[in-house]
Amino acid sequence: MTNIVEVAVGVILRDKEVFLTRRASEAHQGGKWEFPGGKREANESMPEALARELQEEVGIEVLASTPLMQISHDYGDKKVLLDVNLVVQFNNEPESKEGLEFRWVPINRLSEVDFPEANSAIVNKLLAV
Ligand SMILES: Nc1nc2c([nH]c(=O)n2[C@@H]2O[C@H](COP(=O)(O)OP(=O)(O)OP(=O)(O)O)[C@@H](O)[C@H]2O)c(=O)[nH]1
Ligand SMILES: [Mg+2]
Repeated sequence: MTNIVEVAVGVILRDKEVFLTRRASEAHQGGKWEFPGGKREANESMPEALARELQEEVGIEVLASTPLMQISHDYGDKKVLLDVNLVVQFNNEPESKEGLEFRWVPINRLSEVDFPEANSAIVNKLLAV
């Protein structure tokens, strides 16, 4: 299996805190905390996928985002390419439209959070900013 899943990921940032949701227990990497986002569909650009996923999952309208980094990771059962974007301007208060747990976490506490393996590069980058 050489198929790589492309994922648009949004780091929603406000007052040095980021917005996290908790993955459903039955999902890939279930029970771990994540930055909201999801798979790019064939007809979409990455920015379009980001806007759609953040609207669907957390109910915000992205007004401004900047690319942070791309991460390739092989989970063994799945290969992902995470396209990670800082979301600094948005409409509406983020929540989980899917009934998942969510919380705001200060950037300087991100190393304490139980994330999927691929996310350690994101955390390191955010801590360095
Ligand atoms: N959204 C998101 N996915 C991540 C992160 N880190 C990470 O390794 N992933 C992986 O990227 C993939 C993206 O998946 P997703 O499950 O959110 O995709 P989706 O929203 O389109 O879900 P669906 O499969 O229910 O349609 C999963 O395999 C997930 O484990 C992260 O911080 N946020
Ligand atoms: Mg998702």
